[in-house]
Amino acid sequence: MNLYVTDTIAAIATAPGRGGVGVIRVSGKDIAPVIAGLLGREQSALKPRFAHFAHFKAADGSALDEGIALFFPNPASFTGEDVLELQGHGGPVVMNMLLKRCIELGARHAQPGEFTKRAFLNGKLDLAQAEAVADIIDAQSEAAAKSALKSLDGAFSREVHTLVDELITLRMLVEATLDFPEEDIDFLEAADARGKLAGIAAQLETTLATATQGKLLREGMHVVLIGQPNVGKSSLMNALAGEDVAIVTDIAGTTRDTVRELIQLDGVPLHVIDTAGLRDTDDTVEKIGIERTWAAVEKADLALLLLDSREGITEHDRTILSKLPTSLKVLRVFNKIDLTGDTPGEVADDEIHVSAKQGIGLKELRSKLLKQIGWQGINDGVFIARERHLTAIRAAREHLATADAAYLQIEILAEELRLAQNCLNEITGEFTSDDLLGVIFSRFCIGK
Ligand SMILES: Nc1nc2c(c(=O)[nH]1)N(C=O)[C@@H](CNc1ccc(C(=O)N[C@@H](CCC(=O)O)C(=O)O)cc1)CN2
Ligand SMILES: Nc1nc2c(ncn2[C@@H]2O[C@H](COP(=O)(O)OP(=O)(O)OP(=O)(O)O)[C@@H](O)[C@H]2O)c(=O)[nH]1
Ligand SMILES: [Mg+2]
Repeated sequence: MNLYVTDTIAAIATAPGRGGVGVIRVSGKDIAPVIAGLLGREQSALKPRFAHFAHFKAADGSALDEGIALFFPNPASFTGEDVLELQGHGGPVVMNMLLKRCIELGARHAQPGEFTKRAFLNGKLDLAQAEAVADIIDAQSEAAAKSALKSLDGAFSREVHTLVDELITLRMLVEATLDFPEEDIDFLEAADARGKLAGIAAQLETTLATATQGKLLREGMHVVLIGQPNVGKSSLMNALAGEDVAIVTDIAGTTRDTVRELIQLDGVPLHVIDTAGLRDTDDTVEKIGIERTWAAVEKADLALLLLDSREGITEHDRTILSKLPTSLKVLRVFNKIDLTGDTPGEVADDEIHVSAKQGIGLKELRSKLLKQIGWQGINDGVFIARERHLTAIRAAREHLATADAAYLQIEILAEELRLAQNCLNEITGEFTSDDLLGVIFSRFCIGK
């Protein structure tokens, strides 16, 4: 059981630094002393959810700032507790004076994510929704922000609940059979238990597919550009970034250190890494650069192997290919087609012909790249998701598969269905540990 404390917490809710208006948020079981001390009014004198113009007062009665005070009595607030908001002038000195005054009046500094954690513990949000709050704030693209809002509005949680409800119905059937063994298999057959199980499994696949898209939007992918020296890796990096982020010369071995750039494609954040060309060398610096290339390859989700169209795939390229981890996806990019007169044309899914220098075939490259990382371009309806959610869905899938395989062994069937449900409940936080909550909320910013 959670030892859930409801002492009064306070934090600056707006971003640090200067701003037109700054917001202090106070939440707790009893915020009357803060209201009395700062506003010189009784809590009952504040009309709920109404903007009150007020002077915010220091201990000696002098004014610290003037602004708007808002009182949200529990349970109708973001946290579900009594909440006081002070909207003052958005300078760091004023904001810190106001926060200090709240502490003086008995509040303590809120920990990162503590307001949202309270909203979760008070049942205002489930865990997937609480995570979406952070994801909206951290969103790097409009598509990511919109899909985070979908999760906050409960789109993901509703899908999970539908699955859980269907699982519960099925479990009731199975457990009934356990209680009355004489009815046994015929009973399950009559209720089409196996069909129901297959239906849930199919629905789970759909949810997994959408959640996978949501995770892509949130976390993006690591794409590494590799190949022999001079094939045009840095040129392609610059073309994709739309600016000169990497040095390009006709000298083989130009790039030494890895160069990283965040590129948005269709709202999907791609961490693109340009690397030192791969070759045998005695140059000390270049050698270290090549070590870094391999380190980047280890962490990548997709490699673009750049090739010179005039040469095709050489012996050297085959050696590079053979050294890549077998699990790594590789897109072969034949560059410099302006010199061969090739056209981008129709080729295999893992192959593309471009000219980084002339900007030929880049549109095709972008869409192939997205396809390779599994982006289906269905922005609408995608809710944001995290690896934690995908892991839970995959684990539930495993349990359903085991349940199906053990269909006639009713005790195993019952147990696997129960475990599948637990996995799904972890997503919305109905089944969770304090450790997990600690990990999730500690990654929030303070004041959220
Ligand atoms: N000033 C301010 N703006 C903000 C927030 C905030 O806390 N304060 N938010 C903080 O993230 C976001 C909005 N989220 C909020 C969520 C719920 C409630 C709230 O009062 N809920 C009540 C009443 C709902 C209703 O009237 O329909 C409730 O749930 O009972 C307020 C803000 C963004 N903007
Ligand atoms: N004609 C033509 N030249 C290109 C193209 N792409 C790159 N180049 C030229 O090829 C040379 C090498 O380009 P880079 O982008 O520096 O190659 P790199 O693979 O990064 O090379 P290293 O950093 O040395 O490994 C430069 O002179 C580029 O201008 C292309 O599509 N067409
Ligand atoms: Mg280079």
